Amino acid sequence: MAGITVEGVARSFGEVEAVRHASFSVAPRQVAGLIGPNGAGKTTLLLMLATLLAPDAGSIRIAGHDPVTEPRQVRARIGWMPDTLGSWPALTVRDALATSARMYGMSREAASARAAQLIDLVDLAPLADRPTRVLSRGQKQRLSLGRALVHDPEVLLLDEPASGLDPGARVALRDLVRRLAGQGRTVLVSSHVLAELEEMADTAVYVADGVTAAADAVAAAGRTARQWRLRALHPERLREALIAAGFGTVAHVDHLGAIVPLASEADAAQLLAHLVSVGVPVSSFAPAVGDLEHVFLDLNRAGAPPAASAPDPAARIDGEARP
Ligand SMILES: Nc1ncnc2c1ncn2[C@@H]1O[C@H](COP(=O)(O)OP(=O)(O)OP(=O)(O)O)[C@@H](O)[C@H]1O
Repeated sequence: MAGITVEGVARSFGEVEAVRHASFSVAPRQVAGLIGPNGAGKTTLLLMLATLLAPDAGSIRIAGHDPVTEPRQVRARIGWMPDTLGSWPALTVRDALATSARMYGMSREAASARAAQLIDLVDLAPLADRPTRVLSRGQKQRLSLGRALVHDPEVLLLDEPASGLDPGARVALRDLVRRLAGQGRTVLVSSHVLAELEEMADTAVYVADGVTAAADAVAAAGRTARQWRLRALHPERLREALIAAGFGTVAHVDHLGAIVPLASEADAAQLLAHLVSVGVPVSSFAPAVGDLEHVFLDLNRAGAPPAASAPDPAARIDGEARP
């Protein structure tokens, strides 16, 4: 079975249960975001997938191979980008990449050609002949990504790849990751910057307290009410129309516009049509948080008191509150 499969995986460090129960799969051509609060177990999970830490229980398959019993096969197939790069400070970027390629068994010529390709791919040409110790954090991230790709791996495990990257480099990273997945690779990428994952990932694995969320919990979290941000050329008219439509108690209005909880896209469409029909010059109407962030916040709310439910715009707009 290609891609990544994880079933019932657990790992403790003494008393600390870093990963208690992880189960998920990622198929080839998919980019999956690995999402969870600090200390949730993401790095521990990635280390187990990368053969660098043995699970206490459960099973893992990477491109059909078991990292515990077949580490060599797994290492030949994964590109691993850790959250901090240990580099050889005295080697140049070019030599660092060529040395990595040599370690994968390439000839001197092939390693040097591969290093040149990777320097272009991760946009490090101006620094190719500088020692890696002079690289900035973002440049080191790019070198780390290049190194992860040296042997053309079919599965990529990227731990916080965008940290330290400037906005231009983040866009380049996103495009590169999408392109690599488009070539048939499987990508698992952890990040705290959900807006960024939103544009990169097809799917997400949510982990909290060492436990991955089940698909039905994720689907249910995705269906809960979310906040929408509305703006109008005349904020006062927007405010009056929301009050008249019965949203006065739930809408939060500030100088940027209004934040309104809505249960579904259908409700959003209905409210927008209503506002336009009563003459509010709406200039912007969009979810205030992306899909991943919405699910993340909702899953993390588990245990907290339930969020105030969104009003039903049909009842408010079509009922007695209709202006
Ligand atoms: N080597 C270790 N020894 C003891 N405890 C550890 C070790 N590695 C991780 N832990 C603990 O396991 C838990 C999970 O850590 P992990 O680094 O996997 O979380 P994470 O989701 O990657 O966090 P972050 O988002 O902050 O990077 C934490 O409570 C951490 O303190």
